[in-house]
Amino acid sequence: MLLADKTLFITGGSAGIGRATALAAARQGADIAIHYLGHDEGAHSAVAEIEQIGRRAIAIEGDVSDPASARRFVEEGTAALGALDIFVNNAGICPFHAFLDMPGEVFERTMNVNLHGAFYMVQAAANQMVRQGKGGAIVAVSSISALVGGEYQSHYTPTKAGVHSLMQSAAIALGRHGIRCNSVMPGTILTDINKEDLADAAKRQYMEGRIPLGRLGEPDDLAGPIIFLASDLARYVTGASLLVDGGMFVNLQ
Ligand SMILES: C[C@@H]1O[C@H](O)[C@H](O)[C@H](O)[C@H]1O
Repeated sequence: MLLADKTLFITGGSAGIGRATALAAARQGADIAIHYLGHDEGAHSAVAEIEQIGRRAIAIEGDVSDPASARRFVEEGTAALGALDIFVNNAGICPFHAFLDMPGEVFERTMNVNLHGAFYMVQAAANQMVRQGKGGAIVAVSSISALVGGEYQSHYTPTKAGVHSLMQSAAIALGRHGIRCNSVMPGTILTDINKEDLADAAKRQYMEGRIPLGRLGEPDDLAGPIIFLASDLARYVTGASLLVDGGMFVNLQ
C-alpha cells in the first residue's frame, strides 16, 4: 500500500482525473477529502465508493477561485480526517474559444479557476503541512499544454504553464519543510472537459493520430503517476514534471 494511513486532499474530485485518482489513492490505503463544485451526485457516490473500499472520505463543496474556499477545504478536511499529508491540485476548466473574439469573462474565469485557484489551494495546504511539521507532498495537474499551444486555448495554456511554474517555485520555498511539489502533464485525456471538443470526429482522429500509443488517455492513466509522485517512492523528487500523454508531446514526425 503506497499511501497507507495517509490522507489525500484533491480538488475537482467528483469526476474525471480527480475522481479516478481519489479512488485509486483509497485503494493504496489513503483517507480522502474531495473538493468539488456543483456535482453533488459525483462527489457523494465517490465518497460511498471510498467507504466501500474501507477508507474514510469527505466531500466539501466550493469554488476554488474563491480564496476562502481553500481555507475552508483545508480546515474542514483536516478536522474530519485528522491531518493533511498529500494535496492534489486538479480542478480546472477549458472552455475552448477563438482568440480574437474571446470575451474578457471567459479569460478571467479560466485564469481564476485554473491558476489563482491553484495558488490559493496550494498555499492553504502548504501552511497546514508546515503547522503539522511532518512534511508532505503536493502534486498539481498541469498539462502538455504548459509546453505547447492550442488555437482555441489561448486563455487556458498560460494557466497550465503557470501551474507548472508554481510547483517549481513552491518546491524551493517548501523544501526546507520536507514538502515536495511536483506536477503531472496530462496529454489528451477523454473527460467532461473536452467531451464536446472531441465529439468532432476529424479533431478526434487528428489527436489520436498524434499519439504513439494509439489512443486518447483515460482518467485512470493519471492516477498511477500522481500516486507515485505523492508516495515515498518519489521521496527525492521535487520541482519535477511528468508527461502522461501516450508520447504525444515528442511526436513531431
Ligand atoms: C482540454 C484538454 O486540455 C489538455 O490540457 C490538452 O490541451 C487536451 O488536448 C485538451 O483536450
